[in-house]
Amino acid sequence: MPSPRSSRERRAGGSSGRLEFLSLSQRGPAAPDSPSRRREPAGAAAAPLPEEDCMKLNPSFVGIALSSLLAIDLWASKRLGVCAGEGSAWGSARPLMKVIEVSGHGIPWLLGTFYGLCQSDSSAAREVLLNLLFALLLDLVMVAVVKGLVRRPRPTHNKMDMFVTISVDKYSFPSGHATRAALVCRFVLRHLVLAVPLRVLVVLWALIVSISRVMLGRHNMTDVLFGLLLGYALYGVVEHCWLSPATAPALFALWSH
Ligand SMILES: CC(C)=CCC/C(C)=C/CC/C(C)=C/COP(=O)(O)O
Repeated sequence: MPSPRSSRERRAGGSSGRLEFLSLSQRGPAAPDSPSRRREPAGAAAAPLPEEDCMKLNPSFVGIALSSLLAIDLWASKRLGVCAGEGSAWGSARPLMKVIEVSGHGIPWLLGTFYGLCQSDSSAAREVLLNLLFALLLDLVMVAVVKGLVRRPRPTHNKMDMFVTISVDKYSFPSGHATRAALVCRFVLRHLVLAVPLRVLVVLWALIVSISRVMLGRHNMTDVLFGLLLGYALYGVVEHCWLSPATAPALFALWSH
């Protein structure tokens, strides 16, 4: 690669024998025969380079740490995507993973909760199920907002053959299944009286739904981790805004038989 010499010196046809230095903070014009310079039409003023052609020379420590984390995330998520296709290492487990996927999908949870609400014959059940419905809707809205803001594309190895999706589901951050799994898990553990083995099963279900998102190739690990945190935090919001016959009498009047 030719050394970056000044254009005047090149026009003069040779080196003055003096060393030249290009500091990072005072970037001079690109070397005349560098790829970026070659793209400029003759006589044109130096136009800003397209973003993909620019290299940040002094990224901050946080920038480097974040880029490294994202690189590790992409690499590890791709390696863990062992059910991403029929031909993948664990491709034969893909149908089972897709059943797990449906178990954490919004539609069965919304329909199931609504059905339970219509069938409930105690005021305690109605209160819990109404709040679960509110939690599930809040979760859908929050995930849609964050996905729409962040717009992180799904991993390239994902096959988009998911059971009913909405427009923002082309994005992957955060995982809607992971938020729902964490939210429902906290909600059920808090508001359903269950024997210990069932409580353990609920936690296991939430973990398996979350891990299956990466194994199916639907998500990177950071999508799922953030989804779990968001779902966990959303439960706090639901508890804070808890709907009861005292706080929302009109809503409860709708469901009283
Ligand atoms: C009432 C209403 C708008 C229901 C929509 C239910 C629905 C289609 C939810 C989408 C669930 C879904 C596919 C989430 C994506 O999960 P990821 O884990 O892949 O982010």
